[in-house]
Parts: sequence; C-alpha cells; structure tokens
Amino acid sequence: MRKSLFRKPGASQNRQQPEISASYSATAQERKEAFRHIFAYGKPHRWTFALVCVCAVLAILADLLQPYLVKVVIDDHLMEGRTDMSLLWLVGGAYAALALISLLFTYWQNNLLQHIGQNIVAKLRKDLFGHIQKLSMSFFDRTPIGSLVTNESSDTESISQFFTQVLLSLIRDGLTLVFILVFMFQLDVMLALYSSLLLPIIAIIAAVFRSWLRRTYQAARTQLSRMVAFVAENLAGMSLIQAFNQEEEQFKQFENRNRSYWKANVKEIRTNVLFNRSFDILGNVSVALLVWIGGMAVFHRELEFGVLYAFISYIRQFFQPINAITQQWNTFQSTTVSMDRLYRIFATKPEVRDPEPAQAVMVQPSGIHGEIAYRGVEFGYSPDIPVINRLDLKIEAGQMIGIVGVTGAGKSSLMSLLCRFYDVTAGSIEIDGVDVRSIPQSTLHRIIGLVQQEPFLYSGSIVDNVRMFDESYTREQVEEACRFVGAEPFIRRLERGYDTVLSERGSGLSAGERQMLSFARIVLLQPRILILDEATANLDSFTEQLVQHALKVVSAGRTTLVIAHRLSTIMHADRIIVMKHGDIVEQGTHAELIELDGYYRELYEHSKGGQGLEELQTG
Ligand SMILES: Nc1ncnc2c1ncn2[C@@H]1O[C@H](COP(=O)(O)OP(=O)(O)OP(=O)(O)O)[C@@H](O)[C@H]1O
Repeated sequence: MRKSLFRKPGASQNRQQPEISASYSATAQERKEAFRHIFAYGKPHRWTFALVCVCAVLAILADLLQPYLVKVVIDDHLMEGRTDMSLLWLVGGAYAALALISLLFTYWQNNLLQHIGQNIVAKLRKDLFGHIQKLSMSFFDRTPIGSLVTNESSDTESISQFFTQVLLSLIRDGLTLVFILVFMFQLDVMLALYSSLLLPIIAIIAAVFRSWLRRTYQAARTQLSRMVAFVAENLAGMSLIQAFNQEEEQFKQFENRNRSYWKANVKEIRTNVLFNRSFDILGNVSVALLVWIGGMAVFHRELEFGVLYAFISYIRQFFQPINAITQQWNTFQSTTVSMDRLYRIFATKPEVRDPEPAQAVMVQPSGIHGEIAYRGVEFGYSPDIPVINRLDLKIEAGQMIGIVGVTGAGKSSLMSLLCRFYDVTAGSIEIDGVDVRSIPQSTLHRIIGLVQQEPFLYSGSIVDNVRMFDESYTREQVEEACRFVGAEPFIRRLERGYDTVLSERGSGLSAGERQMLSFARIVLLQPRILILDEATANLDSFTEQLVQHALKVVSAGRTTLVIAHRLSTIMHADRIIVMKHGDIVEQGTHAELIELDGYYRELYEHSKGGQGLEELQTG
C-alpha cells in the first residue's frame, strides 16, 4: 500500500519543522553531531584506513628519496670526479626501485580507499532510503521530492568523496609537506629557513582565495540546482506546456538559467585557474631565488651542488600538496553541506510511530470484521488550521459507504487518518474497537487496502504490478485476481499480455485500466477494509461499467469507503456521508438524502444542472 495516496503535492501548510533544503545551515552543535554521525560510517573501516596511511607514507618516502639519490650521485660521484660505474648502476637501480615502490603503494592506497568509499556510500544510501521509507506523510508534505533525490544521490556521493579525497589529501599531502620540510632541514638548515619564508606567503594566498573559491563554487552549485529543478518541473508538466503552447516561453526561461549556470561555471573555473597560476608563479619565483641564493653558496663552496639540486626538486614538490589541499577545500565545503542535510534527515523521527510492544494490540488481519468508529476526531495539518472538527462516525462491518462533499471538505483527510498517514490531534479512530494507534502499522496496512484516484503503477510487468513485486503470490493467483475483477480482456489485448512491461506510472494504460489493476491488487492482498478514491477522469461508458463491476466484486464482504466523484458509483451505497468544512453535515441513503432536501440535494441538483450528466462532480 502506498502512503502517498492522499498527499496533495505542494499543498503543505505544515511549517512546524523547517524544510530540508540546500540553503539550510546547521548550528555548531548540529554540525558536530552531523560529523559524528557520518564519521561513524568510517569506523568499521579504521584498519583499512590505517593500511592506507602506511601505503601513503611509503609512497611519499619513495617519492622524496628520489631527489636525494640524485644528490648522492652528483656530490659523491660526479663532483668527486669518480669514474667507477658501479655506484651509478646501484643508484640508478635504487631510483627505479623507488619509482616502482611509489607506483605500487599509490595504487594500493587508491584501491583501498575507493573500496572504503564505495562501501560507505552504499551503506549510507541504504540506511537513508530505509529511514526515509519510515518517515511520516507530514515529512513528505514539507520536503520536496527533488531534494530527497539529491540527498539519496549526490549528497551520499559527496560524503564518499570526503572519505576518498578530502581525508586522503589531508593525510597524503599533509605528510608530504612535513617530510619535504624534514628533508630540507636535514640537507641544509639555512636554505630550509629561507624556504620556510614561503609558508606565510602561501598561507596568505590560500586565505585570500579560499573565500573567493568558496563563493564561486557555491554560486555554480546554486545555478546548477536551479537549472535541474527547472528541467525536472518542466518535464513533469510537459503535457500542460504543450497544451498551452508555452514551449517558447519555457525555452527562454531555460536559456536564462542555462546561461546563468554557464557564467557561474566560467567564473569558478577562472578563479581556480588564477589560484593555481599564483602558486605556479610563486613556485617559479622561489626556484629563481633558490638558484640565486643557492648558486652563490655553491659558487663560494658553502653548499654542495647536489644539495642545491635536491632543494630545487623539493621546492617544486612543495607547492603540489598545498595546492591539492586547497583544492579539496571546495569538496570539503560541499561535504559539510551534504553532511548537514543527511544528518537532518536521519535526525527526523517519524511523527506517526508504532506502539510500544507492551501497548501494541496484536490483531490478525484475517480475523478483523471491519467495523470502524471515529470518536470525537479533530485534525489539522498545522495546529492553527483545523481540517476535521470533533467528528463522530460509526461504520458497520461490511457496509459500503460513499463520502461526498466539495473539494477541500476533508474527505481524503478522513481516510488518511484511518490509514494513520497522520495522527489525530484529538479523539480516536478504532477498528473493531481497537485504537488504530495500538495496531502496528505493518498490520494496519494489511487490514486496509487502497485504490487511488490516480493508481500508482511501477515500471515493471503487469504481473509484478498486481502482486507489488511480492513473489510469494504466484502468477496464477495474479491472473485469477485480474479475471475476478474483469481486467483480463484488456490485458489479453496488450501485445505481451500479463508480461507487458508498463512504462513509468503506467502511462500506457487508461485511468480506468489502471484502476482495474488496483482492484486486482486488492483481490490478491485481501484487506478487510477498502478505501477507494474514485477516479475523476471521465471514463468512457464501457470502462466505467467495467470499473463499476470491479468495485462491486471487490467490495463484497469488506467494509468499503468510497470517496465519490460520480454519483453513479455510490447511489446504491448503504450510507452516504456528506461533508462540509471538516464536518459531517448529512448522512443517509441516496433516497433519504434527496428526500431531506438539504446540502446533498443541492450538490446533486447543481451537478446535474451544470453538467447535464448524472454525475456528482464534487472533486
Ligand atoms: N498534505 C496537506 N498539507 C496541508 N494541508 C492539506 C494537505 N492535504 C490537504 N490539505 C488541506 O486540508 C483541507 C482538506 O483537504 P482534503 O484533501 O481532505 O479535502 P477533500 O475533500 O478530499 O478534497 P478533494 O475532493 O479535492 O480531494 C484542504 O483545505 C486542503 O487544502
């Protein structure tokens, strides 16, 4: 059973909890919690992390020893005028071995790290999806689906980048810097001190660029999400755009967004290039100074030539890790935003919760009779706007009840409360005398079956859609259910019959056909209570007859509540409930209500007059 049945997309008035959006910024305490929560994902991999560190250290040492070896050859061999080749061969071999060691350990380090990253992201995605599935409808009311898709895809990916890139850079590049300084001081303290003067200059450049880089990065991300949101909305509403001939206007709007994104991207790239080039310039200036100062020292025989060579190599390598760490700053920025967002979802507790085991009433779905009682029920999506006002209603087991009322009267809300998509703010709802809040939700949702106004079909075969991918139901059972509700003739007409793969949301079928498949689901799942939000789409008279027949066979023997948009559906209901502004204003059979000459009759006459059809267009 899908929880989204009675959800009005974007209709939320519930603003008790802030929406989880890209612009959300966490408090220091929340950020700390977010870090702790996300770091916990790395904990099971701590030994692998340790191995990564070992690999990183070995690879760095192998890299940094190479200039040192050249220094040995220059100072101890060439400058000494020695002609014996054995040392040259030895050092050459050692150089090649170091290069190989560096390659191997870098490869292992990257492999291990990617393995950790993928494991973390897979677990995070799984946990997030599982958690989102348990959240209440109120959460989905205030959270755009697009942003949840982003959470599930790019936010989890950015967390993985944190473990694979940011952490690695901090470890590898941080260690490289330390080792380079150690090597330099070990070679010549004076030159090392001169070189250290670079550190404050580097720090100033990094600080200046840091905020600039962050701003341009964020601007580019904002423009990208604007463009993605625009495309998503447009694709979803393409039929409307075409029907209203809005393609050109929408294209212009897209072009504007596309251009803004392009501009922001170019700016970001330009800033990045400028930043990298500043380091390059600084690196070249440092080498020039080193050549000058060191050259003078070599000239005066105060410094060995090999040491100068090694220094020049080290100073060149010095900028690489600093550059890399600063580059990772952007990734780190987006990671913290993602961490905040994910943590906020994980910290959201379902508002509708299962009863504590001690208070739970363990009913058997098959043993339920289907008697329903609303007792003094009050409800509102936000505390200040009541939707249902102290409502009392008793429905006998096995009855068929029609619910009518103008749009916004509260019909769907009444049904959502029965399914516990939301909890009542006062009063209670009982099934066979048991408060629905005492029944575990998994049991409750097996007791109540839903047929939506726009039945949701998945991309998959007809068989899978009817059995909701639950393979404990056999194909024969599915076919029998479809035959039972009269859906078989139209299924047989499809090219691949029961194996026809439906496109997304079942768009290849008519509204009536989709409803018939929903009825088949009910026959298969056998809930004791059936809620039907009848399709408003004008069904052709043949399909309408089929749907009517299906409803008749499906509702037999179970308590059925029909939110009626067409009078023909509920004229023969045992009782019709007439709702207005969250209250039941009239109830009785069709004949009684017509006789009463009240609100129902008014609606009836109005619909007849307005449409010239025997329909009650209430929805
Ligand atoms: N998810 C929601 N968040 C906030 N308000 C909502 C939500 N769903 C419905 N409402 C509001 O609650 C009131 C009752 O809506 P409800 O959907 O129950 O009416 P309805 O009689 O079923 O209408 P319709 O026939 O159009 O489906 C309306 O004012 C509606 O705007």
